[in-house]
Amino acid sequence: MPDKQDRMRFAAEDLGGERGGEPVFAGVSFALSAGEALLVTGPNGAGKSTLLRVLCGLLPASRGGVRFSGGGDEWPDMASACHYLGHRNGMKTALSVTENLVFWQDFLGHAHLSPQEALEMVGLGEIGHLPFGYLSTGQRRRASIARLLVSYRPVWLLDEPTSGLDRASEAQFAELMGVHLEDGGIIVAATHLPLGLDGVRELRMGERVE
Ligand SMILES: Nc1ncnc2c1ncn2[C@@H]1O[C@H](COP(=O)(O)OP(=O)(O)OP(=O)(O)O)[C@@H](O)[C@H]1O
Repeated sequence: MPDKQDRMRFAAEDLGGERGGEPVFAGVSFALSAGEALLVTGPNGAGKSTLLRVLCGLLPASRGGVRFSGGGDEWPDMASACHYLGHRNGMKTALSVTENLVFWQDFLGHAHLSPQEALEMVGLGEIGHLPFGYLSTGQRRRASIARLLVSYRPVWLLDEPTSGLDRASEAQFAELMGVHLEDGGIIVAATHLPLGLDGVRELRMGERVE
């Protein structure tokens, strides 16, 4: 388990984002330290997914900036420090669940749990040998959550992470997020559902910016 990154800080300053040349959000600011989480809420189309993609560098900011500091030599910048779990699961349907996780562990580096251990943490310990394409919607999401565990990255950016999960899996995931925060991680999660985390801050995004 990595040491606490006590001085780690992740901030957005007057951030703006656009899609197709149209502004989607503006004036988003927050600052998170090790062990803190932010829930991003708001109606459909408010820009939650767009914000997450800007935060992890998949989309450019139209104004303002994202700052990440305190990650030391291991995580010098946001690209190296964050896990991004988008709407899509990012797994190859023809490869087995374990093969997918081995791929991601090699790709992302900073090996943490083994694929088998990670699958056990999400209640899928018996099905690592199955092709990912055979899994149910909820099982696919849980296997994707296991990706967060095979490589350690301090910042988790999660887009509707519990979509498709049953109650028991939601509770299990809340526990995993709690452990990540206790270890000094940072979480930003876009969600329509309470994620079972206590004392987290909320960023409520409005309707589309005109
Ligand atoms: N590639 C694109 N080109 C143009 N507009 C886009 C593109 N992708 C998204 N949009 C628009 O940007 C706006 C914000 O979309 P976004 O997916 O960020 O919202 P959201 O808050 O995550 O919504 P939801 O709760 O439905 O997931 C929407 O009006 C959407 O139609």
